[in-house]
Amino acid sequence: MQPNESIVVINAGSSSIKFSLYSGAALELTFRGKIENLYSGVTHFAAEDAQENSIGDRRWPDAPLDHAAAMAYLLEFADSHLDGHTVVAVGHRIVHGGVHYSGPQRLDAGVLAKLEQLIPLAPLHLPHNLAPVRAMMALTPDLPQVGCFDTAFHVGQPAEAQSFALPERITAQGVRRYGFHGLSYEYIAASLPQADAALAQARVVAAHLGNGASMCAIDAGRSVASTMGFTAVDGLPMGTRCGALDPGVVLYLIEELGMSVAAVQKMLYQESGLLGVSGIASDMRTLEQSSDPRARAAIDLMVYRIGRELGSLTAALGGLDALVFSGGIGENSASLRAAVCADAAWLGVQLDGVANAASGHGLRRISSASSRVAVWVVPANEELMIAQHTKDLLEPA
Ligand SMILES: Nc1ncnc2c1ncn2[C@@H]1O[C@H](COP(=O)(O)OP(=O)(O)O)[C@@H](O)[C@H]1O
Ligand SMILES: CC(=O)OP(=O)(O)O
Ligand SMILES: [Mg+2]
Repeated sequence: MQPNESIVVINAGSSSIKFSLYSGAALELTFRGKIENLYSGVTHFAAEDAQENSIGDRRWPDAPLDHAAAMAYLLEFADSHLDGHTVVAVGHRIVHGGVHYSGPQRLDAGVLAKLEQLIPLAPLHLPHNLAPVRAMMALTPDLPQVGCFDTAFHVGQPAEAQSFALPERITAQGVRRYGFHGLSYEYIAASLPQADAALAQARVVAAHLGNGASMCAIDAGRSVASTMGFTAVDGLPMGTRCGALDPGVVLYLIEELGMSVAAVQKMLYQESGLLGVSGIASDMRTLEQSSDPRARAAIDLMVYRIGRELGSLTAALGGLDALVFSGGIGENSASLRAAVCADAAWLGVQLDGVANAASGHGLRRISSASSRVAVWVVPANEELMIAQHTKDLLEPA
């Protein structure tokens, strides 16, 4: 890639779209931004240049935007801020690759049709991942688009980590554990050895705690187990998703409480988790600022479940050398990190209270010098992984 050639990265989540522009052979960040609170609250757009200077800020107080309106706004913004750069490709985060896609993939109408079949497996994400691809295809049919899958990093997990104890004929239809947030974990696995070379061979549990939340056991850079399974509703309680649930509960809701399948889906994905338990909000900042005991109960349940999963993932690794926090909550909530680490003292985790509370950003170690387990904060950067995969696919070495 020439210095003035750029890759646009689109990371469309359930209630937000993040976008970035990377330029030149070194994929230097040119600008990035985020449009959040789609569908509810006050939609907010903010963008900054590589030096973190604001280059755009706008709110929609009258009515929130949907994904389509947000994408239209972003495209217009990007177009007017290209500053002499030419867009040579678009890279997308695609949450589910199913059994077909285990690596970055050039997107065309055939691939899109296959991915559409996976929508029931990621109803909160896939429709929003695919809509911008289709829109761009119509707008600029010759511009290469690449899909990078959240499931790909987990593809090499041991067979038992991927299996449900279901009849073989069901497993054969692809009903198995996939794992998600793979682009985030791949970035963490690549970044840690740059901070401490010994971590290249380490047994690491990484916690990506954002609106969606999961944990991953990483052994010498490879995923060996994850809390998310067939869908991104498994594992930890999240902003609005319930996390791991006895499947008997689903049967009870349908058979005994007479709920429709659509109502159960809505409840498990959009009305549970921090929002459901607190009855107040899905947003961790709001809950931490609340004095309502239900807000405390929701946070306590999340901390408890993180601790349980940490024990389980440590067992999958046969021990623990490092614990990593990432995602909006993991990066910013010192109190949640402190609570998780206090519960994990039995594993040899000792936090440095001052380092944990310091308002740094960037990759940093927050454990005490004598801690048997190193604790790190690694800011999520799914976008950089997408840009790299997109470039590598279009310009093989
Ligand atoms: N300073 C903060 N303290 C506590 N939680 C925070 C802070 N900043 C962001 N968060 C939380 O991070 C979550 C959003 O994480 P993020 O990774 O941005 O979400 P998404 O999965 O949509 O990308 C929200 O629950 C938000 O409240
Ligand atoms: C997979 C997933 O849960 O993604 P997000 O955190 O963007 O909701
Ligand atoms: Mg996220």
